[in-house]
Amino acid sequence: MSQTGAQPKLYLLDVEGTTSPISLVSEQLFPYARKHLAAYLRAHDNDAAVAADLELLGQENSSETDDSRPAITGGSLEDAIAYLLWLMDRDRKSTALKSLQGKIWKAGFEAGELVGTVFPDVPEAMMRWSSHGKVSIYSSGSVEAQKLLFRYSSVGDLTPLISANFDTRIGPKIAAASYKTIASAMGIELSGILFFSDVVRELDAAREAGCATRLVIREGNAWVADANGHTSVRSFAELS
Ligand SMILES: CSCCC(=O)C(=O)COP(=O)(O)O
Ligand SMILES: [Mg+2]
Repeated sequence: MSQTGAQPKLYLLDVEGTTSPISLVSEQLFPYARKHLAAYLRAHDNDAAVAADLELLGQENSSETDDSRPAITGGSLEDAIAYLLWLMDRDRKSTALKSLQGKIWKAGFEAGELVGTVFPDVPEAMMRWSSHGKVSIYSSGSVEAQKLLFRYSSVGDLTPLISANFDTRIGPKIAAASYKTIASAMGIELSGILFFSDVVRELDAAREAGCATRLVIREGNAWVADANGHTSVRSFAELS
């Protein structure tokens, strides 16, 4: 893609620190999930989808290598809550945690208590890119959470501009194999994918897989001392 000057076929976007401010996640979404976690689980632990998340959480808990983690014994809901809070404290990208967070946020987005803030250049870029290629999301936040964020975005419903959503169920964002799986799922060659993220390790993995990359620098993002050769942008408007 970048070598030939051809336009990307797939614009693959990270969310936190790329389309949306880190503060949206750290100051609004995460505190909302933390506040409602225990009540939500006590009310919904028999729902099939929640039970599946708790099952997965139990497996993650068993294979956790950090011995300081609260153990879940006998499927205890209180143990599960303690472990989820422990994961939240560490901003762990646990698939089970992310799936539960998305379910908890649903009520907040639908009630207008949560709004999916996007940076001002995002809607126009999504419209431009989707006119000649595809726009997809790859975030550690669950697919359900992504759909909520873009449906209830600060500029209205952006979901019609998004072809597909991917989360850690496809693999970790720091693994090259994940980008190969996304390319295969989309039927697009890796060289036709342009991946945007604020995290150099994620960009390294995408580049290793064969994708083109852009390091996104936004207000509020952590300072990046070494971009490891990834071209940086401060706005999607920089890409003509
Ligand atoms: C999709 S909104 C929730 C964001 C989230 O939970 C998260 O961990 C952000 O990760 P990202 O991969 O978008 O940086
Ligand atoms: Mg990010």
